[in-house]
Amino acid sequence: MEPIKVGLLGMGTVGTGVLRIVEGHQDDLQKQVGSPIRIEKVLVQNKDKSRRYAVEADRLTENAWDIVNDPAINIVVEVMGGIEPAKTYMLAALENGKHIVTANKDLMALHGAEILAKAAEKNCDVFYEASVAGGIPIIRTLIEGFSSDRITKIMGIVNGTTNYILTKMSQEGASYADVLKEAQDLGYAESDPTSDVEGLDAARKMAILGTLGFHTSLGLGDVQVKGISQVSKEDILYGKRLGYEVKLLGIAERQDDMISVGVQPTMVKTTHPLAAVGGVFNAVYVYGEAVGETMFYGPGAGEMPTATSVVADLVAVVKNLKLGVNGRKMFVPYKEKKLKTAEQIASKYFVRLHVQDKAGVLAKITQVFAECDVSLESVVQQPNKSIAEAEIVIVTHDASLASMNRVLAEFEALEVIQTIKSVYRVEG
Ligand SMILES: NC(=O)C1=CN([C@@H]2O[C@H](COP(=O)(O)OP(=O)(O)OC[C@H]3O[C@@H](n4cnc5c(N)ncnc54)[C@H](OP(=O)(O)O)[C@@H]3O)[C@@H](O)[C@H]2O)C=CC1
Ligand SMILES: N[C@@H](CC=O)C(=O)O
Repeated sequence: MEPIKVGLLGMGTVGTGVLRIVEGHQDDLQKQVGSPIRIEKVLVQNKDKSRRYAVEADRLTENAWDIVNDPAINIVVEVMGGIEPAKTYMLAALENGKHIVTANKDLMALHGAEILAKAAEKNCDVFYEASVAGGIPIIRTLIEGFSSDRITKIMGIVNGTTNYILTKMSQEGASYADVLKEAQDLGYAESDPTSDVEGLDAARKMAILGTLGFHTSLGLGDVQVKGISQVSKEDILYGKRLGYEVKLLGIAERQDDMISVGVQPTMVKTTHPLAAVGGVFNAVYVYGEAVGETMFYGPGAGEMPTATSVVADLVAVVKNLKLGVNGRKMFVPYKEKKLKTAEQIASKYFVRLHVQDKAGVLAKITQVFAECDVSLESVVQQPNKSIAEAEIVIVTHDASLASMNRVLAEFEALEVIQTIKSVYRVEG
């Protein structure tokens, strides 16, 4: 039986897993799709590098065009990462009529529309399940499982590296730098981990989820982003005392046709299911008007979980090939993008301040909140010996982002406040 021939761009963490699954599960895959799937050629930067999985030397290449221009190759799996040269290779492969499977959220969030337009022109499939939340099949779930509903909220812990770091800081008191190194060694982090810790990786994933969930075209520029590099052990401890876990949370919301998407460290109430998502695990909470609350949970990064999603996409392409239905549009954005203003984005906030330790300070601070139309749920004030100041921790009721920004601007000018130590969104 003629095999379906696949070209693999990249043999790092994910690419190695793809080889292991395609070759290790060959028998099952063949029974599902009706022909063998063979990884014909593998692109790497350096053929001489030692590898964790043995591949014959003649299957390795350092020249992507050996794959992209090979007429025998039906499907290109892109797991090399980055924007260029991956984008050039993908567009050229589509031009040559090859189907694409990719785990590249950077590329799909930034240039997805262009890539999908080229795929439509050439009647080719482009599947990208692994680009969001690693082993959780959330993209197919949003496109197919929720097609009958109207989604109003998507909340996601969608970056494994930062969740791993925050969990270790919270549970073991570990230091940020040590745990980041561990996450890198485990293959969870991006080649430049700045995009993990500064929230960009999660923002790209939320742009993809928001696009699919709200049927509009959201880009990275539409996502408000803040990473975890400023999260301190003190914040985590204060959170715990008040019944919260700190999580890097992506939140995409829709009210009528107005949308907001943001990624920020968030105090999540410990009773909310997202608070219990630890380590490299990811979870995506989806609220649909008809279905109500749903949540999808699983490993968000790492070799085998991510490769599971990549190979599932590969199987989907091959099934389409057998049926002759490649290039079917899986998703068409049909709603005009309308983004909420800062006046329309509302949430509760946690604010921690270092203030002068003298009478009347609390009254001045609560007055600022009142003047900016922000009401308070709780206020805790305590002397702090280590800083010779007092510490005030406030949790607000729902307030608009614009009002909170006014509060913070007033605080900058208030002489009784020494430092605004931290501000978090609060969920749950
Ligand atoms: N790691 C994870 O858990 C997850 C990763 N992803 C995404 O999957 C993709 C791959 O990630 P990952 O496997 O971790 O990345 P790695 O850095 O581990 O692997 C990248 C691979 O691509 C090859 N490569 C990179 N650039 C080039 C180039 N210019 N020319 C030829 N070969 C190149 C490298 O070659 P060589 O081996 O010779 O260096 C390596 O084999 C990324 O888009 C990432 O965002 C998605 C979900 C989870
Ligand atoms: N660096 C990413 C990898 C998967 O997308 C993460 O940590 O989630």
